Amino acid sequence: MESWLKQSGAVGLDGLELANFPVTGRGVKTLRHFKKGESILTIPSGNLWTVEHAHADPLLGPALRSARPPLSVEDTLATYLLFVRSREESGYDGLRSHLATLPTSYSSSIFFAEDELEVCAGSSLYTITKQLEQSIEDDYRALFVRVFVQYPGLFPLGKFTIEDYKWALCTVWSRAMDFVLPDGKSIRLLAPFADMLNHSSEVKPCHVYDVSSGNLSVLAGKDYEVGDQAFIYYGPIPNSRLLRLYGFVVPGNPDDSYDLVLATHPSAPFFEQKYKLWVSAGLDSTCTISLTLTDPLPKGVLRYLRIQRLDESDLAAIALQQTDAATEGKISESNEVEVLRFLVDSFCHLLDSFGTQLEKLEKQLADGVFSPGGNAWAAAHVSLGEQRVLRLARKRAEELLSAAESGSGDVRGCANCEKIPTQPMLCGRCKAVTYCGRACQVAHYKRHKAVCRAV
Ligand SMILES: C[S@@+](CC[C@H](N)C(=O)[O-])C[C@H]1O[C@@H](n2cnc3c(N)ncnc32)[C@H](O)[C@@H]1O
Repeated sequence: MESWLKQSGAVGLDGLELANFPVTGRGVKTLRHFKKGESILTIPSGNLWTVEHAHADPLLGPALRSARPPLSVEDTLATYLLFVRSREESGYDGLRSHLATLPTSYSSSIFFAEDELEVCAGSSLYTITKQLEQSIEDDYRALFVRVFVQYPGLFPLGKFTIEDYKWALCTVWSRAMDFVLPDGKSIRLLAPFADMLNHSSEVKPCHVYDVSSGNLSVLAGKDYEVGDQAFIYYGPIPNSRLLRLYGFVVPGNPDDSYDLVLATHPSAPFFEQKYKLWVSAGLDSTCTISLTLTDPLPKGVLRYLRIQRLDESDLAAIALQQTDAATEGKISESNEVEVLRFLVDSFCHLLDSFGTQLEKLEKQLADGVFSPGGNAWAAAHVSLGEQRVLRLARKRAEELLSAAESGSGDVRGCANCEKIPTQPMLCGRCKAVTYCGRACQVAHYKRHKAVCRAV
């Protein structure tokens, strides 16, 4: 692979080599010193796996382009990988030399045994992995009908089985890079050799796609000494997603999150009025809001639920005021209490539905019940991460609820970001609202000034 890349004009391969490292497994070792920001590797456009190149292939291109409806980016790249893997002519030698370096199996959660997946029962990973089993089968069947059987000469079925398809999908999930282009479109590509770089959050984004040349370059994300492992940053990805797409987890991942789905059936009372309010609040009737360790109860959740729980009198009051009350703070005492009670109950319910509770998992991990790095161990970390986020969210909702129930809702929560301030700061003039700091007070001033004057 390296000689094919060098012949095509790749730069930097003499300063790097593949090597095995503890924890991350195979990765890229530096053979010389690199300063942060210095370019360490460039893979030319011609060596990349892209949708454009798949479509330009004289044999594969017509088959891909004729598919109706058109194939997704993921399916196009997966088909391209399997197609090249199945060819024997020399025109594909370069790409095939890349394929020869790829893992033959993956540790994505889609390959977990039932008892391994059971360790994270209750987590979003558990649900999504179960759903994926079905949707991968459906996608494979669709690809089979739309492409494979249409061109039996190009796609010998023995080399395009569902197991091959899963392997190709996991190759794309764990090795493809995504870039947003200046025109707002995005590109997904696989870059031979650059796909050997493992992830570290110590280096922030340091791989770039040059639109004019179409080349992929990697910069040193930090200073490297000879023999260090070079990394790239895959992004702020929670363990649930890391395990599903990449087959690994980062213990104690600071990017762990829980995707809360909020939905309302169109037959709910006053749906149309509420729908307009959701839209004016930048929401929709179905929203997925990410709860994170740093912001376990984002504003959007309360905004959504306040609108969802509006009764006739709240709606009449909002219509009269003609204000943006529904998109901003509290609507009424009763609405606020109802929303927060519902939230606390929901978080309790979500937490109860985890197969193994947080403390027990922590103990099992400490006692070495799961072999480190194994599937069950990774699943345990996913469950821990999501339960930690949900517990923080429940705590915050409980604090807001007790403040609302004692009639001191405004005193406890920051009027701007709605978080509970660690060092509350009152508005110096009206003394009626609380902020968590100067920045929130300034941000809230425009909305607060009329009320403040009135007070
Ligand atoms: C883009 S590839 C990197 C090269 C890969 N290690 C190989 O040998 O082919 C991504 C895969 O590397 C592994 N990986 C990357 N970063 C990791 C990390 N920080 N810890 C553990 N495994 C990691 C995972 O298996 C992931 O799916």
